[in-house]
Amino acid sequence: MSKKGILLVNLGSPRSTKTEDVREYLDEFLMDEKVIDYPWFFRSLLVQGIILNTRPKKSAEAYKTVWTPEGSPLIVFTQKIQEKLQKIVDVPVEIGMRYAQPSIEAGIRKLTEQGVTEIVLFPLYPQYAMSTTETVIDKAEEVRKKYFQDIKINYIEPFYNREIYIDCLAESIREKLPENFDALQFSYHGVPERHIYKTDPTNTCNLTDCCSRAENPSHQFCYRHQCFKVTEKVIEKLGLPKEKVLVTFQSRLGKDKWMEPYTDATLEELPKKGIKNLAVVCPAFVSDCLETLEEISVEGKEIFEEAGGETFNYIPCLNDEDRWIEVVKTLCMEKINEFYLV
Ligand SMILES: C=CC1=C(C)c2cc3[nH]c(cc4nc(cc5[nH]c(cc1n2)c(C)c5CCC(=O)O)C(CCC(=O)O)=C4C)c(C)c3C=C
Ligand SMILES: [Fe+2]
Ligand SMILES: [Fe+2]
Repeated sequence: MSKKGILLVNLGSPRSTKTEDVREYLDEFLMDEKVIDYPWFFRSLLVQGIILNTRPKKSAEAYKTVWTPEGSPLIVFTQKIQEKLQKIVDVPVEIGMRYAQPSIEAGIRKLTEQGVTEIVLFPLYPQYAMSTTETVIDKAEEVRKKYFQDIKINYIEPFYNREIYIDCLAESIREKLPENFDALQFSYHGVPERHIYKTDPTNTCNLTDCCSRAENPSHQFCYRHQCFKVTEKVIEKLGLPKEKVLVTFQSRLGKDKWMEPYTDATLEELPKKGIKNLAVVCPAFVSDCLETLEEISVEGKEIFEEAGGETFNYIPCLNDEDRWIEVVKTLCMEKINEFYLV
């Protein structure tokens, strides 16, 4: 008899805020060929020869400002989702991180120790990207082939266009929006433009008009389109005029051309354009993490205020909100039921 289980997968964080732990984490993360997609020699030169000399210390300082007594916010929120989900589903639920601990391998092992043979694996990323969704699947398949050849894994697809998710996100934003604001900024994690071209099986995305077209065969693998789609659907639900909304991309690293406009540069320009009261939301993340709690709510706020901004409202991620747990449950149960169809 087969037994089902759920594995929730998120990006992962360093073991602690010590510089050496941050270095170890960044080494694993940035040496992933789907994150920094250079040939191994050049990737190693850039990551191990340059980035790892200076970044770990700087990142460790940043992590210290967001770390909680229980650990990294990203991991703590993922654990909370697991705990809440476990209370409302009757199959085992475990978590695994793409980088560092607890690993995907450890998560699968915990499930198999409970007798699970069919796993629904949920990459907790609303939009598809080579550096997120794809690398999670690669890792899980590598682990499955190496240690767990007898188990089956069903992967939950990016859910950026699912009505239940959009409703949930829109409601969450609505509750947290201040009464008066001049603009709502959607700041998504950026990726190098090259990643988008590389994963477009149709070779039709030109990173301009096509990403916002209603139909285009490239959309299934176009991170930029999927960010625009979330924004469009959420503002429609909120009844906000397009003129009050901006989309920007944050967290760029290195000298490559990343998707524009950049969040930090935009935050600096907005007050000069008369936008003094701003709300910011980050829908590439379902859980608050370093990139939201430090880069946006602290650094971003500083940039905006130093440029003349007056109020900066960061809108937290879905984290462990009950309505989000219900969405996670629905998406997982749909996939579990697919096992019965084959
Ligand atoms: C080439 C580098 C990077 C790509 C591409 C990238 C894509 C990407 N990342 C996330 C989600 C998260 N990234 C986080 C941290 C983080 N990201 C990068 C680099 C790339 N990300 C670095 C170097 C770091 C580490 C921190 C730092 O030194 O600045 C996190 C937070 C992790 C945490 O512990 O809190 C998340 C989450 C997405 C969604 C994405 C592509 C769409
Ligand atoms: Fe990142
Ligand atoms: Fe596109």
